[in-house]
Amino acid sequence: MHSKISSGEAAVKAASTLPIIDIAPWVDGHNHEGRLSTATAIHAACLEFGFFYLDITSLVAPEEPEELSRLARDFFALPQDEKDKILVSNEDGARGYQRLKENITLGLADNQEAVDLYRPVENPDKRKLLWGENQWPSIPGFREKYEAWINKMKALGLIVMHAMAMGLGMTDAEWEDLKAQVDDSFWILRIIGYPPLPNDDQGISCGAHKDYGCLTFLWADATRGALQVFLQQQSPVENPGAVNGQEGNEEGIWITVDPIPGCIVCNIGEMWEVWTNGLYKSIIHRVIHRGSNYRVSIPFFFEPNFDTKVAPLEAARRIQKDQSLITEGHHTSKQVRKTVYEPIVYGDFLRGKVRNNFGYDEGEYN
Ligand SMILES: O=C(O)CCC(=O)C(=O)O
Ligand SMILES: [Fe+2]
Repeated sequence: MHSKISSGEAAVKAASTLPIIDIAPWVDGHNHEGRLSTATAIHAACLEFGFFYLDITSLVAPEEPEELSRLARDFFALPQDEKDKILVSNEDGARGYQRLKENITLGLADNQEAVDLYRPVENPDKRKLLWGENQWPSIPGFREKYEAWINKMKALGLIVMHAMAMGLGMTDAEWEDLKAQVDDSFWILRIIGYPPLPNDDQGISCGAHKDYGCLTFLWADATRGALQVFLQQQSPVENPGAVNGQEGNEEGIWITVDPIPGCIVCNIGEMWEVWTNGLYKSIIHRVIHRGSNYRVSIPFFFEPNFDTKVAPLEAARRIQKDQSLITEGHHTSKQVRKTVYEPIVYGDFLRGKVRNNFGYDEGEYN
């Protein structure tokens, strides 16, 4: 069972399930208590899991993403040469369609095809990685419906960022500073199609990874058992699906994160790990889709502005200092303060990741 966290209710911890956080108390009426309850629930979920469900029924009608899924299926069902008309190689190496197994994670081809859309840029130049123009499928209504979704997800990004700022105890001035780092988000929308893996296949639909940026809002169709999240455990656990060495020697279990009607799955990316100096961890996840259906998922990545220099936030450092004083005493508090994450310019980091994903050599798309 999932623990429902909403206005006035305490966060309930469950060993192998993720909390459901309702965004409604934040959106409705702007009252401080409602907002604080959402903010507190998100803070707790980020400390504990780095992954949670967001109930967005107050913002989005359930038919909306269903319609996006239908449009995506119409596109993926086209003959290969039709889909190839918008290949990423026509453009900046990142925007457009990628064939099955074109995307690589940990050296293995992902059993998926996808369309990637990014924030449009001024003065596009397709010789520069990420700096070209979006290529839209020519399915009627596609662009209009997806643009409406992108606008909603951008607005949701700022809402969740604001709630997280409150959850971290940031002052208004600190929030304004953080907001200025994300108010022109270099967002990415991926539309992913997953044919099932053959039953005897050792392959993977999407290899184990952390998301790069800030917040991921994942809508996925009703397929169960596909998305898996790695939860670290304090002690070894009996589990046949336990980590296989790909992610180092951490102990933990993979839990499946199945879709819940009216909710999207939200997880935090590596930039939040830097902002919070490791207080929040970005969690490894993967997709293994067997079964018989063609799965569609639509993650929206709400990212920092391209030129943002992401560095640990004072508010997170205050919490870490307090925690170490309470739990470990002064000696450890000095140690904690020494280990500060290095700042990262988001756009540079993203280019490195995308280069790696497609296996581009130095010199390609500079
Ligand atoms: O398809 C999914 O459920 C997750 C995809 C994912 O993790 C990603 O694209 O980063
Ligand atoms: Fe991901």
